[in-house]
Amino acid sequence: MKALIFGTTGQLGIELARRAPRDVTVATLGRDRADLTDPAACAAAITATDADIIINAAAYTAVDQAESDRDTAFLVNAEAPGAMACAAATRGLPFLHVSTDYVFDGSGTRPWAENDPVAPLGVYGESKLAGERAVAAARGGHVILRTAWVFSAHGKNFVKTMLRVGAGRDMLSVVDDQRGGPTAASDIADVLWTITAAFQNGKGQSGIFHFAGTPSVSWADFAEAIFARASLPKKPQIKRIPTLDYPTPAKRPANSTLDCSRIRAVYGIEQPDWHKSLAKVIDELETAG
Ligand SMILES: NC(=O)C1=CN([C@@H]2O[C@H](COP(=O)(O)OP(=O)(O)OC[C@H]3O[C@@H](n4cnc5c(N)ncnc54)[C@H](OP(=O)(O)O)[C@@H]3O)[C@@H](O)[C@H]2O)C=CC1
Ligand SMILES: Cc1cn([C@H]2C[C@H](O)[C@@H](COP(=O)(O)OP(=O)(O)O[C@H]3O[C@@H](C)C(=O)[C@@H](O)[C@H]3O)O2)c(=O)[nH]c1=O
Repeated sequence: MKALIFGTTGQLGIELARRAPRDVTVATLGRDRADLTDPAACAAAITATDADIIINAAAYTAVDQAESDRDTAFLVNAEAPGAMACAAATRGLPFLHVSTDYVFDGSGTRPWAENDPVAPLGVYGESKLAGERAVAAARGGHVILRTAWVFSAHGKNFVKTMLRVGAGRDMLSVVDDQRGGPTAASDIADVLWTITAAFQNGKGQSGIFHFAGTPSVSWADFAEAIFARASLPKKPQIKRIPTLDYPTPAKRPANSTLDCSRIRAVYGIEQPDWHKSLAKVIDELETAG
């Protein structure tokens, strides 16, 4: 069994390579060999591959920057995945794609189910939604895994930002009215490998699935948990602020919590407690120095 992974330098790409099962050979394509701003080239790589399954871990993830870089965000997050999914469908290869909680507008307090109405608040979410639709429209075997608030010891994420900007500070202001499920990239990688095995055994089911860590918390709660776990000589006090007091170019959903019951029913995948994964990530960061 061979898997072809796009996006090898990101949080998820790194964890996919690290956590690949023994019976899976991994082939990776980074930006140097498959640039998603060139959808046709990415599709051609799939047409030429000898892999049995395609995993797309590449994306334009700069939420604020996307507001002023719409064309690139749509090329990378929508057009390229669409072309790649079409090439995969033509070859009969399953296509595993990753999407986001930011396809929702964040209204209400109920966790979002897969078939709830989507209404992204910003360009990043719009482009990811267009990508979901393009992947589904290719009509091949596919999984669109919507996840949220991804963290790991690599790349750019909220955990690393907090440790960088909070170290040595007395006080750090963090928004308390956006809630979601922090999700470790390592846990997402494990889910994608479980789904890969299901497709390998002829038991893969196509569609959109939600997967996020539990419990759902605010960014301020998450920041407190990060500093509680970190071994810092001085830890900042978290000042809980409303989103209004932390203006950003892109609007973010207030309620980002995902209902993950479908993936449990279909694939037997449980929501991981993010506290455990956070502890491992902070240990990894502190060991690396
Ligand atoms: N980060 C998060 O909080 C969340 C992420 N997601 C989704 O999860 C998936 C994985 O995200 P994550 O691992 O955090 O992303 P990262 O930002 O950590 O990594 C993005 C990856 O995409 C690659 N990439 C970006 N642009 C291009 C391009 N033009 N051509 C080729 N490769 C490109 C990057 O390569 P390079 O290093 O060369 O830039 C990198 O390997 C994405 O689909 C994302 O939308 C969903 C919810 C939350
Ligand atoms: C750095 C910082 C951020 N914040 C706020 C801003 C924002 O509302 C919230 C999160 O900020 P970030 O910019 O780190 O996170 P953001 O880039 O919005 O994270 C998102 O990334 C994309 C890719 C996704 O798909 C989403 O699921 C989500 O994880 O925290 C503070 O309140 N205080 C701070 O010091």
